[in-house]
Amino acid sequence: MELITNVSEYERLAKERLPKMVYDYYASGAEDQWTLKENREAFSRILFRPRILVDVSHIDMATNVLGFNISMPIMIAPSAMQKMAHPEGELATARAAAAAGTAMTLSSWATSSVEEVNSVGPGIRFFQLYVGFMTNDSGLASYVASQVDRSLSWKDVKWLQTITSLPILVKGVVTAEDTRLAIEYGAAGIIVSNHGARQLDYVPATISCLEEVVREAKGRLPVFLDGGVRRGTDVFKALALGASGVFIGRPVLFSLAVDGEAGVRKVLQMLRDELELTMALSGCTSLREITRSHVITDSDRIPRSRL
Ligand SMILES: Cc1cc2nc3c(=O)[nH]c(=O)nc-3n(C[C@H](O)[C@H](O)[C@H](O)COP(=O)(O)O)c2cc1C
Ligand SMILES: CC(C)CC(=O)C(=O)O
Repeated sequence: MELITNVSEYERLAKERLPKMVYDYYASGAEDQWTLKENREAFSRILFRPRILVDVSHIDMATNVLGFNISMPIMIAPSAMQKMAHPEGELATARAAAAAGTAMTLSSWATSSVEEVNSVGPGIRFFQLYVGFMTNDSGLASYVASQVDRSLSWKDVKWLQTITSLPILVKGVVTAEDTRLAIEYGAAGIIVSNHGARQLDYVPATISCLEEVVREAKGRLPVFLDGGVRRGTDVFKALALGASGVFIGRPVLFSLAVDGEAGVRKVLQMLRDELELTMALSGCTSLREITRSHVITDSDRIPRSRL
């Protein structure tokens, strides 16, 4: 095994190991893949305003999500068919998440059942219920499109609440308008997501939509983000812009493909270490101390006279 020093390196190694069709399915975004690139680039345009001479000898990254304690604000997004990456698929991911003390989300299109995943032992797990889908053309895309219910709407969020007492997170919110609706329809939280840039191309990067959603949410429910998170600095930026935590998608698939459970553990550990370092170098000892004033975004750079 080559020495891996950051999360993005797993993509190149996975490309070498996976059948081309599987790699392309995991890696690709919709149409021109503009949003796919932008999900990463938008993070790189956000810069830091670190504070100095803060005692950072103890850094606490623990947090609570929907009443569950997790060791860090980095969780695993649902991704379909993990056994195409590795024979242990979702079971390896579940073990890695539990070892890291964080939550994993099981996809509706998983290649392991809820019962099988639970059999690996205790862990914090969310379940994703499927809604809509569009990537570059493939047989899979047309099959899935035929399985998706296009009539799904906000009223179904209400209906879901009548059949479960579990908290419901609404994923895919990228506007203030939908934030209002998510609150009105009783969501327990929001995930700002463009589905890893696999649905509507030319939507902004999720990190660019985050503040609009956070402002509208006004602390009434937690806001999470996924899309393009590959570095601890990305996690810090999302938290500074008001996210309560982030989810990672492709890094799990690629590390699973390269090294199974150990690969996913390593991805979680690298992100954890990088977030801790970013906090230390920014002068933050707990997640609460990460504030909007620790980052500069594109919108901060527009002169006030032009707003
Ligand atoms: C190959 C692949 C499969 C996915 N499968 C699902 C899925 O079954 N359900 C779902 O809600 N999201 C799915 N997603 C979206 C992820 O949950 C997540 O929103 C996205 O991957 C985050 O972006 P990132 O990959 O840049 O971290 C999938 C993403 C990928 C790349
Ligand atoms: C089987 C698919 C619907 C899974 C998915 O959400 C995706 O590939 O983006």
